[in-house]
Amino acid sequence: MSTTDISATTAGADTTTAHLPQIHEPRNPGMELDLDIIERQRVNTSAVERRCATLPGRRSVKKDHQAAWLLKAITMIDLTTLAGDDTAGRVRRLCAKAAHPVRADLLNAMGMGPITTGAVCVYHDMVETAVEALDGTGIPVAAVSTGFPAGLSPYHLRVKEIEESVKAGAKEIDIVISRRHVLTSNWQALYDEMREFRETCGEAHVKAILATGELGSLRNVAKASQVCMMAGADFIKTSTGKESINATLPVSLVMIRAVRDYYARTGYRIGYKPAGGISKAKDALVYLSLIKEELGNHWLSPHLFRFGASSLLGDIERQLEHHVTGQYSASWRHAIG
Ligand SMILES: O=C[C@H](O)COP(=O)(O)O
Repeated sequence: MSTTDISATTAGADTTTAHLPQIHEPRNPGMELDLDIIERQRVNTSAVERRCATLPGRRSVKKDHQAAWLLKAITMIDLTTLAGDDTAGRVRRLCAKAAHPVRADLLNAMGMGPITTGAVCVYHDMVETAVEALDGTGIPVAAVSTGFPAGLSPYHLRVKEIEESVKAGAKEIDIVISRRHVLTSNWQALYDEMREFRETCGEAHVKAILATGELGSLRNVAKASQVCMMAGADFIKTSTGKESINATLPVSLVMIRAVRDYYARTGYRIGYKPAGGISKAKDALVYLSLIKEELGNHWLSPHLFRFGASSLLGDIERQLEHHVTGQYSASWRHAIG
């Protein structure tokens, strides 16, 4: 077994801060809805596609640097189970995995101390189980809310669901927006809904799921991103994982640039969460390099970036095992995560 010590790489190259305390940002208070800004949003689709096409084909980070980036990626995963057949047992196993995402012998071989995932993400019904299972780990529970994934349950019940999840101990609430407000350009309705969701969350941080695969155009994605940030979203998130098209690089570029624009205008840093269909370590590396290039190192931290993923961790573990031992394990050995 290799005894490569990548802890120096991770600190020196500033590619990971897995072993450092979390930075706390001032929370986005939101602002008045500014329709001029919304109407000014433009997206040059072919330029976006050209920029994204250059990303996956590039020479990626290799060897120790790649392992460091992958460890960093783990600290930014919202380890997720959102299935109709979720049980308390499955959620407890997922929580145990979130607390110990990489085998201790592999971490030792890389000169790394313990790490955890960014959060565990579940339906409301499983919040209490997850909170109990994660007690003492410092890992927050994120609850998907507001009639996830369609967001079409009666409005008062969507608000109530947030209240219940916060009461059950969720520290992060992933709300879904009403897609129809975007498709009918009813920005005031989207703003009002998001504002109330944010207020109902109280101290819990709110991630706004745009369900970008159902918004019709990249311009709508840009507009909806701005409206949600103006209404106080702490994070903007691409997808529920249940749409027919989930996280993509073009959508990510548009949302990341909306985040950059909002920061330039207000001084508040909003987090970004691509979610749905991200299951390969190499895809995670592409997302991280996009964030680094467009937003800078500051965003490469769990308080500003998360992957919403149910199976990414398993592939990252396989790559790390290969890095340390030179051998790939079968994917069934990493069934959880
Ligand atoms: O928010 C998280 C997504 O639902 C996870 O999607 P996934 O199962 O495709 O990784």
